[in-house]
Amino acid sequence: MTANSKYLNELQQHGDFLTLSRNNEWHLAPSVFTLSNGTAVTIHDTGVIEFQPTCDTTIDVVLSSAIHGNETAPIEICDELIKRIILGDLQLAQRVLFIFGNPQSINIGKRFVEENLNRLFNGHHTIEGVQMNNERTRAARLEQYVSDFYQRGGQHRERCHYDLHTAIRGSKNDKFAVYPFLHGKPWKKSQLQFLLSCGVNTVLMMKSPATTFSYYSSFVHDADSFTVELGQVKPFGENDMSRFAKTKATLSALISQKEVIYKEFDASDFELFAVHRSINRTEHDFSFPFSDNAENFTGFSKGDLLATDGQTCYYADVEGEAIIFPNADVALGQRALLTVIPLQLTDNII
Ligand SMILES: O=C(O)CCC(=O)N[C@@H](CCC(=O)O)C(=O)O
Ligand SMILES: [Zn+2]
Repeated sequence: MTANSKYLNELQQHGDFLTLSRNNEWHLAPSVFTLSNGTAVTIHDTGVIEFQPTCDTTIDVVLSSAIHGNETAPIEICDELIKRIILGDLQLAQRVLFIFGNPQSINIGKRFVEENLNRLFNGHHTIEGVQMNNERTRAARLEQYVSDFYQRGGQHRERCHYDLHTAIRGSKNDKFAVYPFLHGKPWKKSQLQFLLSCGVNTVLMMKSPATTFSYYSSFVHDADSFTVELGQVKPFGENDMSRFAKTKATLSALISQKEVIYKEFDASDFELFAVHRSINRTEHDFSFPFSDNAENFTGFSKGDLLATDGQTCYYADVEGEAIIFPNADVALGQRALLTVIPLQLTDNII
């Protein structure tokens, strides 16, 4: 038995694509097999597995996790879905591509190995004069896998991509999503209804392009795409999985049903925020005046100090300006803080 057929046998018996990916940190030879219910399974690479059921489908779904390796709850959710599909417990009604973004960073229990993968999409992996590394190569490949997946599905189908994360800090609004900048296109109520069903009632509307995975699939492939933050980072084994029951049930319904009926849209179900500004770290000497325990969505009074970057002080310029993803430890030139302000729904939503 070749090594290839041995791992395929094991995968078909146990459905454990996560372990297979972790055992092959940066590369796994492609292979295909068919489940007893007819679903075609294609392993494109380590961490990248596609399922194509035999029935007619309408939505091409990408579910990614481990873009940051220490964000374990989303990895556990996707691991469970993949196992249920391979073992025949979950019959698919839609095409699905699962991605574990950075298997080596899962193994070392860190956000990334050399470089933050979620700052390398939309072409930022390949820059003249900048040395490639494993994460840059991986970002380029992941873009290609997503691109090929949507292309094989064809035009004029629904495309969605939920890039699942957990936040470093606790959050006043425990689960929230980032809606990438849509360049003037309208936001979609149906997507907010889906998020609500996942237990996510808080959404941040970005107002500029980004180098994130979700912005890439939204901008390049016109997918309904979100970064979804499902709570706070915890090591494997320490997640209270009951907190993700709604997310799991909704994702499971999305991929296994022809159509899912969500609660009717009601703006009062949501807390929406507009991103007010993004503060980058440009100096080694960068700090926040608040403690490491300050939660995402903590609001500040107009005039309060928000961050100090070398000689530059940033003050809240709007009453209630709230902090998201403060991280003084990012590489120079990268985003160290987003701030948000409440958003009233306009008519730019369909
Ligand atoms: O908690 C944090 O500081 C980071 C959590 C995280 O990984 N968030 C994503 C958000 C991506 C986006 O803006 O769409 C990230 O920082 O990459
Ligand atoms: Zn993350």
